[in-house]
Amino acid sequence: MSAISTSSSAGDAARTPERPKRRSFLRLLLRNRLAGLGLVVLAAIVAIAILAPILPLADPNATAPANRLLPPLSEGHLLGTDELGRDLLSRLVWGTRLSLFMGVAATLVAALLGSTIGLVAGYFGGRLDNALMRSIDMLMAFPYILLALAIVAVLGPGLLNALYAVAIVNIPFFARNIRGVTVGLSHKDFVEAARLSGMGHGRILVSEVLPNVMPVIVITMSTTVGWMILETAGLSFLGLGSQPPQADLGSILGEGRKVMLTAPHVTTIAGITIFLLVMSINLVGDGVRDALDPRLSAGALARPAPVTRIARAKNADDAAPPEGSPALAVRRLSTRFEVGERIYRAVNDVSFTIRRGECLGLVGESGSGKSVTALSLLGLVPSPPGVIRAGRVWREGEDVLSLSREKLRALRGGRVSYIFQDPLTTLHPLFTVGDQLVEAIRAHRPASHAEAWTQAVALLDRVRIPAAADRAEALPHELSGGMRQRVAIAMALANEPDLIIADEPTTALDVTVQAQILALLDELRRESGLALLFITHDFGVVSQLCDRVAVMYAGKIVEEGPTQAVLEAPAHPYTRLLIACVPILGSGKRALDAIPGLPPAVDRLPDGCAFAPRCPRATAACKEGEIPPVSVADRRSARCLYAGEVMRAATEGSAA
Ligand SMILES: Nc1ncnc2c1ncn2[C@@H]1O[C@H](COP(=O)(O)OP(=O)(O)OP(=O)(O)O)[C@@H](O)[C@H]1O
Repeated sequence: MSAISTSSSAGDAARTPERPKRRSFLRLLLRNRLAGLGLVVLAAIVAIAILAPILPLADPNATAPANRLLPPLSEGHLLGTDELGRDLLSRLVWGTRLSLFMGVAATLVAALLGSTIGLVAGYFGGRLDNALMRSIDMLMAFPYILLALAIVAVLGPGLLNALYAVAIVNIPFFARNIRGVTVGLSHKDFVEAARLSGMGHGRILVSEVLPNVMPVIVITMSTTVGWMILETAGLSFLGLGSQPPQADLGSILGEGRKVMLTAPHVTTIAGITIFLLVMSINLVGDGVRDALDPRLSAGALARPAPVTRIARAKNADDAAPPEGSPALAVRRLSTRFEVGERIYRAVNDVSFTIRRGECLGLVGESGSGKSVTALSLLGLVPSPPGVIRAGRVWREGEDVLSLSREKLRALRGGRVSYIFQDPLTTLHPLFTVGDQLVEAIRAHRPASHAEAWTQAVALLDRVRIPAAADRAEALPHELSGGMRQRVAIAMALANEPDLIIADEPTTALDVTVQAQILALLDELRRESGLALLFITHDFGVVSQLCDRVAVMYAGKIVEEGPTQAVLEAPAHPYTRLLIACVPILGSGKRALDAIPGLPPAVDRLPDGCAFAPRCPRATAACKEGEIPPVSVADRRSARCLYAGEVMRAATEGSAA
């Protein structure tokens, strides 16, 4: 057990064998074409604004009454002049520079103050949170532009005062956003751990909370800077921001308003510049928001399809249905995660059969591909990035993976049902367990609510929940872990399935409850003759419950056979080592054999046997070419060149 559980960290290591090559921020940003366009426009505007002092431009404030209101393309004045004869191009470039500076500066001030308030309120909570947030609510009670006007009226017109006003009215925006995120973070385990390690609040805020909040701050900044440029331009337009002769885009627009009918080019050009600037900033801001989402960089933000994408090779040699109509027959199933250029071969050429009334245990270290196998059976692996690249899943002479979406939906939770590890995450927290059972029943058969409720209570009774009628009224959090798992089993039984797929249903439970749940599953299986695919990493559970066992390693089944025979004489060195790590109660003190090394990363599987680098028996031959499963006894197979020898050695060892 110890090595199996310690190997979970090994499995995790397998998931991130080396730092995955994340797609660069710029590439992610440019995936959004509009953001790319915005970036080009913005880069051009910013470059011109920065280079304004060295560009061959006329003095933006030099008046020339003789040249007033010249139209665009006049000699020496590409965009014409304003009513005082000042060069419009020069004023626009300098005005854009000022507007950009104002917008960015106001954003920084608002972000700094607002984020600090949000962090402090969210982290400390209680009265401080209340006091800070109520003050923020008071700020928000006024229309923002009126508030900005009031602030400028108090402070007096001027560029700096307009900047303060715009920054102040935007503080609530940051404070509320950041507070919300901080409240969620401040009770996370890593923050509690930092507290327990004796770190002070200031350090926790800076080193633990802030880095997690930073992307939200950046996203909020990128989406508000355009808005702040507009607000400062608005104040200048009203004559409360920049004061003559200095001009920003808002004041150029304001000045142009007076001559709008005689010289419309002044306002038009200033308006277009504001539009281009704010629009490009907003487009880039949206792109930044998407690109900063870590799920996007892992390719997972796309909404998964209701069925796993299936892209199987034609002419595959697995097309014949199995003989004897087993409850489930999986043939050469391969499921991959295709994330950009990386291909994770999570399930690789997996075949097994479950007869009616039989229980097959699927065992393996964390990351070996058990859950992906289980989810692939009914096309539940999220796509993208999951793709079924090969194989068939036979049930009653039909290839499940070729079924229409409607038929597949009817099968899920109907004739084939799932039980997952943690019912707290699968049960809806806001509905009573009875209502959830009713929903499960009515999703598959027509029944009135009252009928379905009676059946729900009967199901709870069947899974030995005491006072089932009362318990049906309980919300999931009002039940113990064992009870919740019984509810999940009741739900799986709701539509009289012939196959239940149970993915580590007892891992989160203590041993006594685990034993009760296993006994219950066994009893139900024998009562109703349903087949069971039981996923676990615990050989103890397998020996208690399963007729047969399949051992997975790096996406492949390396050994399969009757449980007793496999436990007594494993034919694959991996199975032998896995069994050797299980502590035996009452067997006295003995050193547990941990399996040396780590499982390989499934996106870089070695040639030959994936276990060879960790295998004490491996030879050069094991590292070359595909190793097919070989039959080692009746309904027993192993993917090992030395399966026969390993089995003989195990038999002799146990006889000795
Ligand atoms: N979305 C994904 N993108 C890339 N790889 C993935 C994804 N989901 C799973 N994998 C990989 O698929 C492999 C199999 O995962 P799976 O969850 O089936 O393992 P498991 O044996 O069920 O482990 P555990 O016992 O911890 O649940 C792992 O190496 C995992 O890293």
